[in-house]
Amino acid sequence: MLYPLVLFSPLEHGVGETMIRSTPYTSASKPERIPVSTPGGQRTCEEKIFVTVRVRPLSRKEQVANDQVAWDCKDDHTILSKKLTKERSTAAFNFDRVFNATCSTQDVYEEGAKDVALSALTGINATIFAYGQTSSGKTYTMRGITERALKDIYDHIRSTPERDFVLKFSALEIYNETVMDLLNRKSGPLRLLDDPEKEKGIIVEKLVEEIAKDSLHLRSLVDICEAQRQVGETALNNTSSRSHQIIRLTVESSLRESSGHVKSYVANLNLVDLAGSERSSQTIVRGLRLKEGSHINRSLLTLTTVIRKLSEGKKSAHIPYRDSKLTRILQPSLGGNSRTAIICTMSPALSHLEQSRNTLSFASRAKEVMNNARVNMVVAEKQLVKHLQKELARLEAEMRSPEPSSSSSCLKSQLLEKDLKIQQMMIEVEELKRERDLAQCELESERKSLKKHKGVTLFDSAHDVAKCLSFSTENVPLLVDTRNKLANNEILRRSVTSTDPSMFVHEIRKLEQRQRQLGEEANQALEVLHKEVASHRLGGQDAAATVAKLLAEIKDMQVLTSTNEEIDILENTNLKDELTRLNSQGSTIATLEMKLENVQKSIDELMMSVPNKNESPGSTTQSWKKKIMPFPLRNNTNRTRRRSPRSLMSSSRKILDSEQENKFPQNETMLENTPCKATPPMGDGDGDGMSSRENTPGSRKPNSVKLKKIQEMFKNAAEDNIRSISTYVTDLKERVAKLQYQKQLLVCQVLELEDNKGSGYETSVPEYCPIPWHLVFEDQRKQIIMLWHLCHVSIVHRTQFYMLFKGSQDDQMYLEVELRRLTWLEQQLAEVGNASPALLGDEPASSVASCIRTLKQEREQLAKRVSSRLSSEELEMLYMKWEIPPGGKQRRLQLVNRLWTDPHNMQHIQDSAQVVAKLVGFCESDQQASREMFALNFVLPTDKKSWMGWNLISNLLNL
Ligand SMILES: Nc1ncnc2c1ncn2[C@@H]1O[C@H](COP(=O)(O)OP(=O)(O)OP(=O)(O)O)[C@@H](O)[C@H]1O
Repeated sequence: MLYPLVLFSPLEHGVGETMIRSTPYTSASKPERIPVSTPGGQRTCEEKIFVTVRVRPLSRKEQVANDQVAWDCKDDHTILSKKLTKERSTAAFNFDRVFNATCSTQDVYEEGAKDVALSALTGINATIFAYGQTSSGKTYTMRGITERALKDIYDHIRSTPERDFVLKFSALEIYNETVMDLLNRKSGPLRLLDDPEKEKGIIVEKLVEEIAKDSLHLRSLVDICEAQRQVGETALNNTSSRSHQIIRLTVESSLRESSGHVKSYVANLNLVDLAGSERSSQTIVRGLRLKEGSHINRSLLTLTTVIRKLSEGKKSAHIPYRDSKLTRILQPSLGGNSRTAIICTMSPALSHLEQSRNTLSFASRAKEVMNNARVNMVVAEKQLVKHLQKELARLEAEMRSPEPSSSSSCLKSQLLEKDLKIQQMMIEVEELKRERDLAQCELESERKSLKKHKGVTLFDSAHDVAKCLSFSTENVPLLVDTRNKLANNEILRRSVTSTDPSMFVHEIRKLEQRQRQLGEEANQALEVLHKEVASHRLGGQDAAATVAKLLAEIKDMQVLTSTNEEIDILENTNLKDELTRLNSQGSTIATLEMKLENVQKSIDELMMSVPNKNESPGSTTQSWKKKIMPFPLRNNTNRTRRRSPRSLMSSSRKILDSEQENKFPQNETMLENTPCKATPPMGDGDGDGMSSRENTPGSRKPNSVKLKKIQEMFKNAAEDNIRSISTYVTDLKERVAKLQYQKQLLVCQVLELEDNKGSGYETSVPEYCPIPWHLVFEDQRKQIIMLWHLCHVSIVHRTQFYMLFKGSQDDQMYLEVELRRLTWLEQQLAEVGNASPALLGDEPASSVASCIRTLKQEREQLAKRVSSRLSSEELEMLYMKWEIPPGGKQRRLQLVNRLWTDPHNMQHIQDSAQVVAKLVGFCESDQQASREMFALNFVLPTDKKSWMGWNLISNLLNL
């Protein structure tokens, strides 16, 4: 269902052109925009459709057939056909951007789609679609664009906490001129309705709209659509899209202004993957494929006509939007209230020259089409009315049941208060961490300044100071020179200051004090946080007690009154509120975890950059050490790694102690008064540039040794501190993990309460006790099923696992391991998906792609077994149950393709497992052996195939 939306002139609301133009991102090329006034006085932005062309590389088939490359991308904007045959003209085509075969999907997204896609975040409708002949790369391109656009949208939301965002996801396909819901195929063909208020364009009746909870959920929705879409094999493409797919993301965002008014924007982002135009002579199709092809071609013809008419710019001309469902739905994107980008894909092959030419002339027309994008703002008053209506309903409910609601509101306010406190604590912890990072930075800069001058400056200064230490009248000019250097060079001054014991000690003391303070503050904050969580747990029990009390009261009231519906709603609200609160708390903890992870990373980097004692003898650091620290470094191997923040500066203390023992001379003044004594050799005889006079034995040895000791100790102190900080961060992480765990316990308690209530059991005040295994099992199994789905794990593996582990106490370890490994795999796949194309080749998520491919192969293998493993009656029953239309081609494959596609539906999972078990001949009687096989399989994967149960499948299917 679409949202209620009122369109406003951006200028009327003070947003104006700047608002329209100020999308948060930039791209190399941007559509040209012209602000205009409409007759009605509204300000809109006229803008041409942004048209780009992407040429894919020659496919393997084309290469095998010795096809030639017929197109030349002259530059970033021009493409022309090569003069391969004499009758062909070589007219050039110009576009906003031409991507040649070497360009990556990332390039296409950055320069051809990103700017338009992210308009949706500022209330401007946006549409991106791929157009081109079959097998030209539309799906390949749109998959990458969709993935990147959704990621960027989520990143933007995360970095804009001052606005509230709601993302709604819906998806449909137009197959044989019938509109189907990709999130709910069962709803059958959907009707298109005109919006009576003419504000929302076309309404697709009963189209399911899911609110995206997080990026993971969004990805799973996209996966569901991909699995549900009609795909078939043709001569040109093994996985040809047989329908037009439209994924729609509705972005609602609101900002409460200081005046109290809420300003809300609503916009749609349409991501459209069209079916490809095809020539029956080329695709050699018959039957169903022919019928599909003719529907595809007809709707694309209407699209071409609409584009042609719009490009002619005759305002009065009739535009045949209504001639196809595709153009009806896309009407606002074609000459309407939207920013639109079209990516035209084409094969470079000579055999497709004519089709590619048609694509380019469509693209040339499309770039003449003007759109009128506006900022879509929802009227604040409407929201206010809604809010007041809600408030009224709540008050009415309260009046009908005064007592329970008053206790519930009291409970709510208590919970709210605690939430606020926790949030405050989190902020404080953040602040402490920031301060600690600052201290760490200071250490780092100290270290850097030491390192920077280790080869030249520091050595020179140390050298100079060393010379001064072995005082002689000859050294006076040198001393003066050193002083001048110190005065003129700030960094040098720091280096030398660090050799001044009193200053050095002072610096260390300051740092030590600061760090101790920070450690204590962080500890205190965490303890308070701990207490808060503990009291929350108690609060959870209080909540349970209150709910129990409410239930009892409700029961009493049931006797008195016949209508208790409002009270039920109230209870549900209590529990749901509690759940939402816990979940939001979970996400705050997750954010904390992420931040800690970042701190850990920087510390690791810091550790890496600290000069290593084991560096090769030829390295600069080593030679520096030879010059500055000729004596062996203190052995640190026995130092304990885990320390409390209080002991962060213990090694600095050693320096202080040694300062007490050695009683260093006080800088130059003191040095000038030191009698000249013979000095032993400074270095280890490796030619450190010292003159024989400097190497004469005398009193310089103790001084230079002290100097070196200070350097060494300072360095050790820095290393120790970094290590200690690292340990401290690890501690923090452990504590956060504990908090997470406690939160999960609370969630389970609340869920249990809700379950009990739903099943009509008496609710008693629960004791604080471990979660029952059957609940943990259900929860873990659901997570595993979702992760299988997201990671495209083999369905035979899923079936085996599902059938073997049904919730006995012994299953615990297996579930735990499966969950951990799937979580790891999911992270890996997500990271691969986010990695730069340079690392991965052009494919946006090559590992994901290979998983999907492998899964597809597995399904094909299973489809071959359908006839032999299932009786014809069973098969017919399944066709009916899984709604496989009679007379369709490849019904067995269609059936297998539907298995394990709905991770949220446990009945579907159960049915799928049973069918796959029959197909592979899984025998439950030999459970122990199978479990053992699983245990063997738990060895950490060396390659992804074997991990995903491929070895099992290979055995089962004899692949
Ligand atoms: N830029 C590209 N680089 C490498 N391979 C590509 C590229 N574009 C497409 N391909 C490959 O070409 C084949 C066909 O691509 P795809 O299925 O995306 O075409 P399509 O235009 O969507 O076809 P249809 O209209 O039949 O659905 C796929 O195997 C895909 O991996």
